[in-house]
Amino acid sequence: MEEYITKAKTLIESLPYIQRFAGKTVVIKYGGSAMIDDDLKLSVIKDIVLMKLVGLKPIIVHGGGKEISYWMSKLNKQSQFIDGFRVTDEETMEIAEMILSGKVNKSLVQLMFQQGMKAVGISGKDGATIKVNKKYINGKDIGFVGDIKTVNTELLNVLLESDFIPIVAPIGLDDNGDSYNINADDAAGAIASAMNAEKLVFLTDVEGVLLDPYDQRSLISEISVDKAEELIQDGVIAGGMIPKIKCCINSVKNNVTQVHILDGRVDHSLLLEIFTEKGIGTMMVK
Ligand SMILES: Nc1ncnc2c1ncn2[C@@H]1O[C@H](COP(=O)(O)OP(=O)(O)O)[C@@H](O)[C@H]1O
Ligand SMILES: CC(=O)N[C@@H](CCC(=O)OP(=O)(O)O)C(=O)O
Repeated sequence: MEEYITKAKTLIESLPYIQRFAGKTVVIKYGGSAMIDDDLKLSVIKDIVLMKLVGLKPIIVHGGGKEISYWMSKLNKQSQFIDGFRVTDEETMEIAEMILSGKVNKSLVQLMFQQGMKAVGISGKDGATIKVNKKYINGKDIGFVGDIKTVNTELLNVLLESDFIPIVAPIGLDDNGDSYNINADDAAGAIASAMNAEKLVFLTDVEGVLLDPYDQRSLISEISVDKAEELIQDGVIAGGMIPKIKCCINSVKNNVTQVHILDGRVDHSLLLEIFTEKGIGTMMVK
């Protein structure tokens, strides 16, 4: 009996959150281990199904960096990253597009279908949703890597209005119509801002932002824009966490109300974050 009461309490605890978020857009950046482990993958999909069924409007923006690196190594190509961005020559661009817009994107659409949901997989190319300029890092050419210039929300809105769950691969177009590889964190951040999302959640492979990357207990639960910029300067925030944090900063500055970095290795971390009082991971505040 006790067990049932606890379950009922948990359900009731979610009520104010369901009321608060009903009809609101939530952007989920889906990447890291939660994309590779099949059980975790299904658990994330189920969390998003629940969000949709109780009236939220989820948009998934996915990564797939590990999967691209895996296929590159099969083709005897080395992966090279600068500040968390993949150096993308023409061949790498082809591989990235096949993996992101094809394999990863459609496997997520398929999983949604198996859960009885209507999902549409697009890349930033579809409907010219994501337009880019070529990105340079400290003046250095890193190939076909896009800096997002504009997000056209038309197609995303059409999909949401027709009750589809949009699933977006981080590939964009420049003015000439050439393809560009975009860091998925950048794509999620730009889409959240353009859609005036209520919430932006990054699912990743760490507990959140850590003061000491080797010590889980050093998790920072709440971080301000100023503090985050300081930690990047000091080198505490490094590698793949840099684009993530920069996106968080831009998003809170662009009025995305809540921005979180969560541990995608924890079963149902998304559900816990959205529907319970437990604040897990790192929240970015202005
Ligand atoms: N201060 C920090 N706190 C947490 N992670 C950090 C920090 N600095 C660097 N990192 C690294 O950033 C990684 C997350 O970025 P990334 O691997 O690109 O994630 P994803 O694949 O989910 O986009 C962590 O696994 C960690 O190795
Ligand atoms: C330019 C750039 O770095 N693009 C990324 C796109 C995928 C991605 O961002 O995947 P995760 O979020 O899983 O790391 C890449 O090629 O790896």
